[in-house]
Amino acid sequence: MLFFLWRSSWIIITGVFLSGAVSGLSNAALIAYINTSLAGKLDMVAAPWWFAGLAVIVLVSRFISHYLLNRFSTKMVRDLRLHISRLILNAPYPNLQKIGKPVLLSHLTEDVAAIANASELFPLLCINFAIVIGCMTYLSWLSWQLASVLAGVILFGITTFNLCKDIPMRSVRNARDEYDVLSRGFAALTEGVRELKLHRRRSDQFISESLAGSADAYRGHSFRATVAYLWVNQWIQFLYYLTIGLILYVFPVWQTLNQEIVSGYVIVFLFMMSPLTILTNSLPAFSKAKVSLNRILQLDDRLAECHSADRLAELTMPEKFNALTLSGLTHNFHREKENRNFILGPIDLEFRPGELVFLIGGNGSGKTTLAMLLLGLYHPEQGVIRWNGRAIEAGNRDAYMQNFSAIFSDFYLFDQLYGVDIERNRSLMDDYLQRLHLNHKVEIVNNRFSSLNLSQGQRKRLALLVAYLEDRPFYVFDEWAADQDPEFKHLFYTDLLPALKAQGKTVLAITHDDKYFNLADRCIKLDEGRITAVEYPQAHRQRSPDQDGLQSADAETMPF
Ligand SMILES: Nc1ncnc2c1ncn2[C@@H]1O[C@H](COP(=O)(O)OP(=O)(O)OP(=O)(O)O)[C@@H](O)[C@H]1O
Repeated sequence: MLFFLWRSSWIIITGVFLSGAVSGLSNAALIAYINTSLAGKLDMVAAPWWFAGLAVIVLVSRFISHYLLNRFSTKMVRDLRLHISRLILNAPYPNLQKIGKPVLLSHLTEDVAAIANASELFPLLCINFAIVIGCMTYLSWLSWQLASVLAGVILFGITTFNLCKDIPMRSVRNARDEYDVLSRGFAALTEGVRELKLHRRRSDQFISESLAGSADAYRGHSFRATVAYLWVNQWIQFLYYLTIGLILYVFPVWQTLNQEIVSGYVIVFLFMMSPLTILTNSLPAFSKAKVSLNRILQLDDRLAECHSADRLAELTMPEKFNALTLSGLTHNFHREKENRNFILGPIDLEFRPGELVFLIGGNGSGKTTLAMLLLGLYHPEQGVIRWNGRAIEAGNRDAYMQNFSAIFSDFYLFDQLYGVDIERNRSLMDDYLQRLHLNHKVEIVNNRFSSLNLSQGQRKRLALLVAYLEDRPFYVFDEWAADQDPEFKHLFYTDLLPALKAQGKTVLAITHDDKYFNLADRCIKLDEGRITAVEYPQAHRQRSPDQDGLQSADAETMPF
């Protein structure tokens, strides 16, 4: 990723370094020039011009350095955000589930912000570092004996800093870890706000035990890091005064020096105080950025590793849909409360174009898990999915997923119609809005829904419109009708689903509406993760698992 940042902005980064170095060195040259002027050693006719020239160089190079760095840091933040977003989009869904939404969000917000923060300090750092180096060079030129005293103190400072730099870093790392816990708390707060508002004791306990706990821990680690850096700062200041003390009072005892050199030394040294303080004050921001960058690199590795094969995939599966087969698919979840696994499968099924299939069964029987496997969002632990006879694996899973349009029970509705040619579909959209009784509620203006302030049922109807426009060969609906009033429920089963079927689309609908089971071509019943029955209501016939040749061994045909 660092390579990626360097590749995209190497010209700006080089410009920042160069202008920062020029600014710092000209600054140091200016102070040296002022010092020499004070000693009265200069030609006073040419001196003002030299002084003005140096001052202009300082100002111009400082402006260029800041300007370039602001361009770099804003571009870097934008690139980082898009880079992480693309990583998230390309990663397998189970990995994202494992990481969790709050943690992903804290990468996009906290980590990127910490890096941006540090990058904004970068021109200051370059300039002040160059000033310090320039001043040191000048001091060495003034007196090599004093320069060796200075070098000794600097070496001592660096050694002591290296010995204890892990102490504040540990606190910065702990604070960042705790921020993930805090983010989970924030997610619970915003998503569970209704439940919290209805229950005073629950919300009090949530704040005092959960949120306050992690807020305190975060504060504690951050405070410890700040205090540790305060000590580092104080130590550096101490060394600074120690050096001045050595030069003024100890060194003359050992060796007599020209008073002019000593006063020049002290003036330049006092001038260096401000750049040194800036350098030491920016240490906490750089440590935070280092920790955040490591976190992003870890995420990069975690996500890049698992989707590298997917990225190579072709985008679409060109041929027309003939058959989708699931053979021996299994998936399992650990049920923590019961301390046992939920096992789905082995599942054997086949779907053909234009089929209307209902997936039914009790709560927790595995319907959604089966739909997620079929969609390619979950990966089977055993068994294989074949699309038109071609086995689906890492290399073509992304292409395979482009054949589906799905409305999940906890669906998300984007306020904009992404990936849809609005002008070509304008009349179709108006027609759907009317059929879904949404034409008085919502308009599509500039590719955007005019409002999403709708009931859950209306939002689901809008999601259906989006699914229609996607025009995919295979549709999956997870309890779509659950939030609809009886009129729309009826419309969905008797009109909308048959219309999709008539267009040759295959539909898998998860449903509990037994009143409409007779409208399906096939009803598949799941119980405890296994297919226990298959019914063909439209054909008015019952086929045994053996006839079908695809049902799992213990599946039996039975009326619902
Ligand atoms: N992400 C998950 N992590 C752990 N267990 C899970 C997860 N998703 C589902 N399960 C478990 O798998 C089992 C099947 O869940 P699934 O959601 O597939 O059932 P379902 O038939 O769709 O139920 P419902 O009708 O209530 O939506 C349940 O025991 C559930 O607790």
